[in-house]
Amino acid sequence: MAPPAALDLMQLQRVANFLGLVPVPKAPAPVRVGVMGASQVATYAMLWPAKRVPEAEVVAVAARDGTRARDYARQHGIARSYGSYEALLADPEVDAVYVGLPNGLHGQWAAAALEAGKHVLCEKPFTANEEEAREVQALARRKGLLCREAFHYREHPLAAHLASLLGSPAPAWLPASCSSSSSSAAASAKAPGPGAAWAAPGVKAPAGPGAAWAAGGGARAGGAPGPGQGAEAAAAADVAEVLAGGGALGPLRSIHVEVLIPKWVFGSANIRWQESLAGGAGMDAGCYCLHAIRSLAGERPEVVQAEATLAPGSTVVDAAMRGRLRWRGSPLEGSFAASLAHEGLLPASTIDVRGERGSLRCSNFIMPVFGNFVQVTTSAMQAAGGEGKGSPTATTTTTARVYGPGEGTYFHQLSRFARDVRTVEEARGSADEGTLLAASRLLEADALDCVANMALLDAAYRAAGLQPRLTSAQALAAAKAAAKAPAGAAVDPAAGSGTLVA
Ligand SMILES: NC(=O)C1=CN([C@@H]2O[C@H](COP(=O)(O)OP(=O)(O)OC[C@H]3O[C@@H](n4cnc5c(N)ncnc54)[C@H](OP(=O)(O)O)[C@@H]3O)[C@@H](O)[C@H]2O)C=CC1
Ligand SMILES: O=C1OC[C@@H](O)[C@H](O)[C@H]1O
Repeated sequence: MAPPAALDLMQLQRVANFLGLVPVPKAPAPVRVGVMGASQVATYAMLWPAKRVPEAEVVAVAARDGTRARDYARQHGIARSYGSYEALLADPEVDAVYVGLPNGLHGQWAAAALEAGKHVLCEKPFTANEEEAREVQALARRKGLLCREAFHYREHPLAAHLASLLGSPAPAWLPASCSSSSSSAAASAKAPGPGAAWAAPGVKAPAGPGAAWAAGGGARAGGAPGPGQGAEAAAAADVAEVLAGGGALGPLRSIHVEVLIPKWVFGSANIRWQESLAGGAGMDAGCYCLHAIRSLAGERPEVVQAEATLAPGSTVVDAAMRGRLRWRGSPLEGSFAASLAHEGLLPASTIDVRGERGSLRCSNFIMPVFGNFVQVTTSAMQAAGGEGKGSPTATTTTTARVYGPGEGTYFHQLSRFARDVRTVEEARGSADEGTLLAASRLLEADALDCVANMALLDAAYRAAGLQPRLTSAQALAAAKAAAKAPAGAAVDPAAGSGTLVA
């Protein structure tokens, strides 16, 4: 164990890295990123990490107000600024766009960026609903452009560490390895895979279902079908793999994920409370819970039950949501809790897992750069009844902190995004089968993941007695229709009763 002073220095280093205070030189021809929205989230999710990612550079920013865009560009040393998002998209020297806008506008502007030939990194939740996610991803496939949801937490070594402990199957967002024997396929097999950055030093990636994820890409273990090889078969294989229990906890029995934001954090004018911007706790915090559950425990759970607490004065926007999940034909149970009205003082994001041979608790899985712990308690089993069976004899608890090698989630997110944009760009005009396959698998992996998460989120809203969120354009149209409709007529398709639990 390092002495406290050394720990403090390491933590200082991590925070300095997070803030982009120690810039690194740019690689030749970095991916040129344009930022939509002169916002705080763009500062810490894109501008600060870009200072430390050699393969990416923020070259332009757009805001609805040109003066604000200019001020923001000056403050952050960005070369060009625009007073409209359209103008940013018309910039031929922008390769990729970061969409950091309110939820109800994600799909619209991600689609506009794709139409303009730009790759997209879009904030979570990917779109307002599943239907919109399908449309945007179909467009990305047609255009041959990367379109990724910004689930930054998954890029950190902590996520790989958890997956390796649990023996998680390779998640949908991790493309299957390129098995072509062409020269560039062989080269890409030697190069670090999409997830290479995840493998934390000192974290031993075990053999077993989670190994592919933890080891950073590579082949899907156990011969599980990859994306495009039959989603149903893949789902069944995922659950079978988890239950086969290659992980430290043995076969998994339950996974609970919560993301709780204290009520003091977002004032009443915040976008998260606005129906017309696809607000709500499920959208904001629940999307993380569902994504983490899907990634760690296996694809395609179903929502069994959900309940929402509506925001004061709203029949649509949820201040909190909780729900239960199941996987067909499996004893594994899932549950989640998402809140924007948490009574606690500090935000909390926690993963709790129980298996036949132990339990795991992980704190702060969203922002591990600021500190987290992973506590694993396992029981040795009596030999009687066969190996690994019988009653528990001894209990061991280990606690580890997995901060990673000094960079935060957003650094890892931008690094992988830039690398994958390069892969997709290389495939453009290439006749090399391996290069084309690698790019195609990247696009497919993002498409599957985004659509699956939005589908589950929609299902949670329905189970809670609410409707999937509307896009901002749909909400505007619904509001106009409501204004024209005779008194008493029900015209708002997003309205629902919810289940009032508080
Ligand atoms: N990955 C992460 O860690 C985080 C992700 N997020 C996600 O980022 C997105 C933005 O959230 P957040 O930054 O808190 O939101 P903000 O309220 O700060 O809005 C972000 C930007 O949206 C633009 N915008 C465009 N149209 C509107 C509109 N009609 N009303 C309000 N703003 C508008 C504004 O840009 P302009 O400058 O053009 O005016 C604003 O700067 C959300 O989807 C959220 O889920 C948020 C926080 C953390
Ligand atoms: O992405 C996010 O992460 C942190 C939360 O506080 C925030 O609400 C959310 O948008």
